[in-house]
Amino acid sequence: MSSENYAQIRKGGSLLLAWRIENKRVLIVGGGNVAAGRIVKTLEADANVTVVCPDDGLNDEVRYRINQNQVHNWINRNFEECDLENVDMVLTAIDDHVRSREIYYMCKARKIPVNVADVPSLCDFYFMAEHRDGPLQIGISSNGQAPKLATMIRQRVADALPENIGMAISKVGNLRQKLRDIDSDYESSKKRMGWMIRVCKEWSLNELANLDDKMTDLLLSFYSKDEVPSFNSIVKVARSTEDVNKDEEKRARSRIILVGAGPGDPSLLTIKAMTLLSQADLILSDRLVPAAILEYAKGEVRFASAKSGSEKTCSSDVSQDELLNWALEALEAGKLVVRLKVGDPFLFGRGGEEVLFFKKRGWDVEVVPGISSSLSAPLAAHIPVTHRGISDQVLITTGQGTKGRMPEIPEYNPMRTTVVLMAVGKAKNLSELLLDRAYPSDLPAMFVENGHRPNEKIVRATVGDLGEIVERENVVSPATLVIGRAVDALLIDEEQQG
Ligand SMILES: C[C@@]1(CC(=O)O)C2=NC(=C\c3[nH]c(c(CCC(=O)O)c3CC(=O)O)Cc3[nH]c(c(CC(=O)O)c3CCC(=O)O)/C=C3\N/C(=C\2)[C@@H](CCC(=O)O)[C@]3(C)CC(=O)O)/[C@H]1CCC(=O)O
Ligand SMILES: NC(=O)c1ccc[n+]([C@@H]2O[C@H](COP(=O)([O-])OP(=O)(O)OC[C@H]3O[C@@H](n4cnc5c(N)ncnc54)[C@H](O)[C@@H]3O)[C@@H](O)[C@H]2O)c1
Repeated sequence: MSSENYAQIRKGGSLLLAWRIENKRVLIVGGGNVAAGRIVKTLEADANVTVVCPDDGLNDEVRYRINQNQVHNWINRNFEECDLENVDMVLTAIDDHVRSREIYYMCKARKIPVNVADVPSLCDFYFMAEHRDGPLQIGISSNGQAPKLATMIRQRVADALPENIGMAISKVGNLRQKLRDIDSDYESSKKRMGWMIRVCKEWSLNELANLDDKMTDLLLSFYSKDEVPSFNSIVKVARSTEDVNKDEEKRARSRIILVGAGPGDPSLLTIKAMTLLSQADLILSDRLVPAAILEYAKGEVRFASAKSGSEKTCSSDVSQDELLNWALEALEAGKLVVRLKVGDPFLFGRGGEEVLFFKKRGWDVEVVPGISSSLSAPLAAHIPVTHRGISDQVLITTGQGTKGRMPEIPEYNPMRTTVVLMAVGKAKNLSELLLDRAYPSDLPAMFVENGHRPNEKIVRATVGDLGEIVERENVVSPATLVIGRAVDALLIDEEQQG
């Protein structure tokens, strides 16, 4: 065997070890500067530390550590031999050489390892100049030759280290522990070590320092195949699942709900509508919804921009698109969106179109009913839309069909109440249409303008004079028109009672 294959033996050193003294009883004799340094070093090694030193000998730092109960035990007097009972290690740091030596021999007699700060030749072990960063411990020893130089070298080494080296070591420690949990077989030792060595060599310190729990688990999933993927590939997978989780979190709050605001009186809102109004991040409201209702909104309220009044027949569609796109953006951003509509969302509210719009884009729409003015406006005018012997059916229609066409209205039936929404603009045409369908010219009718609002106005008419009444009485929208014998149903009852 050739000698150059093996390290030369360089005599005269001391054995460098990381001595585990957790919970070991360490006695420190003295309370000055050197003792203060010993206290720190032994406490950082989780030892059970006793200091023996009279009160007047304590320096500020030692006194502080005693007062903070960092030191487990303080004996307030000079050292006595009995202090060596049940002690695992002794460190003397006193300015009394004679006593130091005596203590040394007492320790020898009891086979207690001892460091005598002022007499290197009496030390079983020397302290080192230390650098610590998390689990990293670097000790510099000049083996008693030049402690100050050891201190200076310690500083240079520390300055030369990569910034997050301590973190990298912690992360590798965690990885090794988890690896042993996965594969604890004694026989797997070679495979485990080989894989760990590759991880440490193939990943940079920075990459190791940036391992989080999720990435650690991902990395470990390659162990069974004995593969070490690159840091970047692990980051990519970890990020994408993170994004999926974030998306899911966002989606969990993302909701779009079509809410009916009812006729305009806040007390006629459903409890559900009120609750949703207060919870929503964004409320997209029709202009017609009164401020008294919007007061319940805590989130941002936006309105469909008022009809532009341009010649385009679909000018209102432009604002509708804008509104729906706001809703989509808010949903993507994880918001709870309420689309607030007067009356009931599905009764001439274009609610169905909006449901389809969102469905096509992957969002299910909840719908909260509202009280429609087709049913509440007659009530405001004391008209029962059905009444035994007078009306057993109700027709709800619009006065303005799509693109300005008049609605299809069936032949007159005396037992039917006809309710016309958006009836003001085409009142004259409506009158002609109804007469054409054999509605009697003197059949009673009632305009209910702004029903259930503070500015409610109720105007009587007949089928024959709808157009003139609108002009003469200045009836304006929003107004509901109720036609049929039911209009007078309660009047007749009152007269009968009288
Ligand atoms: C590394 C460190 C660890 C620690 O103590 O924790 C440590 N001394 C440190 C500092 C330091 N000590 C001294 C000075 C003043 C300058 C100078 O004299 O050089 C400075 C510098 C300063 O204070 O800046 C004076 C001194 N030290 C010893 C004697 C007795 C003698 O030599 O006879 C005297 C003379 C007393 C006198 O003349 O009266 C003895 C020892 N000091 C040792 C360790 C062991 C050898 C380690 C090695 O050689 O590497 C050893 C043998 C026994 C032991 O103590 O374990 C710590 C750095 C802490 C840090 O910064 O990390
Ligand atoms: N190892 C080293 O790194 C190093 C560094 C500097 C000094 N020294 C040597 O270490 C000794 C201590 O240095 P220091 O700076 O801490 O001195 P210091 O004067 O600050 O402290 C001496 C302490 O010893 C206490 N003391 C004295 N006799 C005692 C006894 N019988 N029982 C209990 N406590 C007693 C005093 O009350 C005082 O608290 C000195 O002899 C010094 O030469 C060693």
